[in-house]
Amino acid sequence: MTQFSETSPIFKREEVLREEHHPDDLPERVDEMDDLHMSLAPAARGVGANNVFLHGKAGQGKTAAAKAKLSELQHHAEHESNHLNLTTCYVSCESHDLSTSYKAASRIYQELTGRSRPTGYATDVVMDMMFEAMNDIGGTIIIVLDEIDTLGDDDRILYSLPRARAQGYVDDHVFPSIIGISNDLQWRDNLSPKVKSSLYDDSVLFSPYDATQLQQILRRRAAKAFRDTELIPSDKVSTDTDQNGDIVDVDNSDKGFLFQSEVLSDEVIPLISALSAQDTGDARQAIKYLRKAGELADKNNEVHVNADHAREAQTLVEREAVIEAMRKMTTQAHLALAALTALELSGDAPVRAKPIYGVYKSIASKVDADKLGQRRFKDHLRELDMQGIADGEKVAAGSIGGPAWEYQLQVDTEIAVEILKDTTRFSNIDFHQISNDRSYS
Ligand SMILES: Nc1ncnc2c1ncn2[C@@H]1O[C@H](COP(=O)(O)OP(=O)(O)OP(=O)(O)O)[C@@H](O)[C@H]1O
Repeated sequence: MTQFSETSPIFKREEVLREEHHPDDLPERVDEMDDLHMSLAPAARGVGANNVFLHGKAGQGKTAAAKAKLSELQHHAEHESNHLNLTTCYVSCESHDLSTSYKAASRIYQELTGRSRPTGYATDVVMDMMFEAMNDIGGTIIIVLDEIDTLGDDDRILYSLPRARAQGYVDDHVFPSIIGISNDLQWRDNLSPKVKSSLYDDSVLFSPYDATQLQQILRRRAAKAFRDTELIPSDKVSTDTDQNGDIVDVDNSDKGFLFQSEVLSDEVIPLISALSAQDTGDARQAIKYLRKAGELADKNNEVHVNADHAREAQTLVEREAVIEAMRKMTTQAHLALAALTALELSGDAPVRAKPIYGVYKSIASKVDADKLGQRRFKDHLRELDMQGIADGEKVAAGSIGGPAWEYQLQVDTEIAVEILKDTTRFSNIDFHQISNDRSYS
C-alpha cells in the first residue's frame, strides 16, 4: 500500500500551479494592462471607469489581468486617494450559470449587498433592486462579468448596466461600469449594435502567447512551486555561470533573473511551452502540463522531472479534456456517442455511418428523444471526430460512389459508457445488452 506523505521530493508549493493562484505581475501583458489602465484611469479622477471589453482565446491572462489591475486600483483607493470611493465585484457568469439577465442581476445584487439572491420577482424588479443596491453603496462601482457570453441572447443587462447613469437608473453620486470578458468572438460579433456601442467604450485584445512567453510564465511559476528551483537576480550571478536563454522577466523591470533548477531537467519547460504554443498558446494548459509532469515524477518517488514526464502529462491532460468535453455534449451528440459505443462493445467498429445511424435511431426511441435525419446525424459523428472522441477515416467508396467514412471510438469504451450512464437520460440503458442485440442495427 502506498503511504501518504507530508513532503514531496518534487514540490515546494504545488498550490502555485493551481487555478486559484493569482499572479501579481504579468510582464507578457504590459501593453494590454496599459490599455486596461487607460480605461480605468477616469475612476481615479472620480468620474467612473470606461466600460471595457477584454477578448481573446482561453488561457490568455484576461481574468488575471483584470484582477491584477483592479487590485492596483483598490490599493490606490485605499492608500493614495483622498476621494475615491471604490467598490469592485467579480462575477463568473459560467460558474454561476448566469444564462439570463435576471440571473446576472440577482447575482450582482447578492455580491454587492451580501444578502441572498432574490428569486420569484420579474426581471425589471431585480434590476431595480440591483441599481438600488448601487445607490446605497455610492461612488465608483466596477463589475467584472467573466465569460459574459454565457448570457447568450439575453443582453438586457448588458444594455442597461453600462448606460445606468445616462438612463437615470442610478443616482448622480453613483458611477457604475463593466469589465466584460469573453473568449467567444462570434458572440461578440453577433451582439446587437445597441449593446455593442454601450457595452464597450474600449476593447482590449489578448492574442495567443508564443513559446517564449510561455517559457517565462512557466519559469516564474516553477521557481515558486518546485524544490531547489529559483530565480536569481542577474546582477548576483557569478560571471562563470552559463546564462544562455534562461533569463526571465519577473516584474517588468529591466533586471533579468536567471532560472536554475535541480529538479526540472533543462528540456522540460521548453518542451511544454512548445507543445502548448503549437496548440492554442494557452497558459492555463501549459501550467497544467507542468503540474501533471511534477505529479507523475512525485508519484514514482523520483527526484527529477524529465521530458518523458512532460509528454505523459500532455497525454493525460488531453484525455481529461476529452472526458470533460464528453460530459458537456448535447443530447443528440450523446446519442451519436451512445450508438458508436454500443457498436464498439459488440466488436463491430470501425463501422460505417449507416449502421451507426440504425443503432442511433433505436436508442433514440428507447430514451424518447427526437431522431435526426441521416445528414444531420453525420454532422454529429464528424463533431465527435473533431473533438478527438471518435476517429473517422475515409474508406473506399461504395458501389454507388461518393466517399464513405468509418468510425471508431478514440476513448476507452468503459469510460464512454460511464459518462453516458451519468447522464440521466441514459442511466437505465444497458449498453452491453444493446451490443449483443443485433436487431438494433
Ligand atoms: N502572463 C501571465 N503570467 C502568469 N500567469 C499567467 C499569465 N497569463 C495567464 N496566466 C495564468 O494562466 C491561467 C489562465 O489565465 P486566465 O484565467 O487569466 O485566462 P483567460 O484569458 O481569462 O482565460 P478564459 O477565457 O479561459 O477564462 C491562470 O492560472 C493565470 O494565472
